[in-house]
Amino acid sequence: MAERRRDALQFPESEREFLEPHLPPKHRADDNTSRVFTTLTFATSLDSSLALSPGTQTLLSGPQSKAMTHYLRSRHQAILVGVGTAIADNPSLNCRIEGVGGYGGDGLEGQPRPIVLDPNLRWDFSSDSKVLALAADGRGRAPYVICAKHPSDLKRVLLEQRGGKFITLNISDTGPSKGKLDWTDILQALRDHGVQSVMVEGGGAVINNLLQPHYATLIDSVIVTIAPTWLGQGGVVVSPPRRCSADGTPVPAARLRDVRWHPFGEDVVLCGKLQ
Ligand SMILES: NC(=O)C1=CN([C@@H]2O[C@H](COP(=O)(O)OP(=O)(O)OC[C@H]3O[C@@H](n4cnc5c(N)ncnc54)[C@H](OP(=O)(O)O)[C@@H]3O)[C@@H](O)[C@H]2O)C=CC1
Ligand SMILES: Nc1nc(O)c(N)c(N[C@@H]2O[C@H](COP(=O)(O)O)[C@@H](O)[C@H]2O)n1
Repeated sequence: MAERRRDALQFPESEREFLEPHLPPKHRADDNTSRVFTTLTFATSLDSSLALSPGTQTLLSGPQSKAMTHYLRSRHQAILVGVGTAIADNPSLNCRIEGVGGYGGDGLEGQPRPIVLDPNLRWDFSSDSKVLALAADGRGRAPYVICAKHPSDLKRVLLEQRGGKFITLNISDTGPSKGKLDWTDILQALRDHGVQSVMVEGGGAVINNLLQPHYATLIDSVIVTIAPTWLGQGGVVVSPPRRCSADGTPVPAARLRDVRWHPFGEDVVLCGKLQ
């Protein structure tokens, strides 16, 4: 067993039971299922904001719900964000629960693969970017960057040296992701690269795109942390495109079923499935 780290997070066994029905099954090496178990998870304010303004990182989760998110990270093989989040947050995208690889555990056991959707190669990462520095330090995996352009050799070599890679897909020319990367293609590419479960963390553009009815069958689980604060107008808001019935009357864009709520400190965590 590797050395215990003081910054490792604790998430009690007693809290794990509540999450279990909403998590991917524990993976087996011989599992040949063709689907990627997909969890949509994020932290929001009472006014549905992820951040105070585009391009800034905002702490919403308290210590207990933050530990819950890190436990979720330990239970998925990958964690996906859009390039807006990669640029704004310089995120770690690793798991810091005590006992996973790099945090008291061996190797990279329990560390998810970071996935960044960056069709236009806007993320100017370097060896100092947190996610790459953690990979070099054995406390996380290097990212897979899903793009639609040819990356420079410099960036490609840097990623590959740390164990990451670029995955190139076509931009969608039809449907609800026209002009963007399409979720069916993204999830198929992850499956082709050995990923059996992914948690989609954000940010706003990614979540609002994924929450469209066209993709409802791709999402297995939704886990949302709600923090007791209003961030105010001008934030990065979760609000998927409006839907209307055949006669033009607005109807809800999406709704959850089989919902369960659980308090974590001052936050509440909501788990459910898309109808
Ligand atoms: N509270 C929380 O839990 C979280 C908060 N955040 C916050 O969210 C903010 C970032 O959100 P936002 O600015 O909306 O950026 P996103 O992280 O959602 O990234 C959006 C970009 O991803 C690319 N992309 C590729 N495919 C798709 C697709 N199918 N749908 C949507 N986007 C796609 C596009 O790049 P291109 O424009 O090049 O085509 C798009 O502009 C930050 O402030 C961050 O702190 C982020 C995650 C979680
Ligand atoms: N669960 C949660 N709560 C918050 O308050 C947040 N701001 C986020 N953001 C997401 O977590 C990433 C940052 O954490 P790491 O540096 O990777 O540990 C950030 O990029 C968002 O994806 N999440």
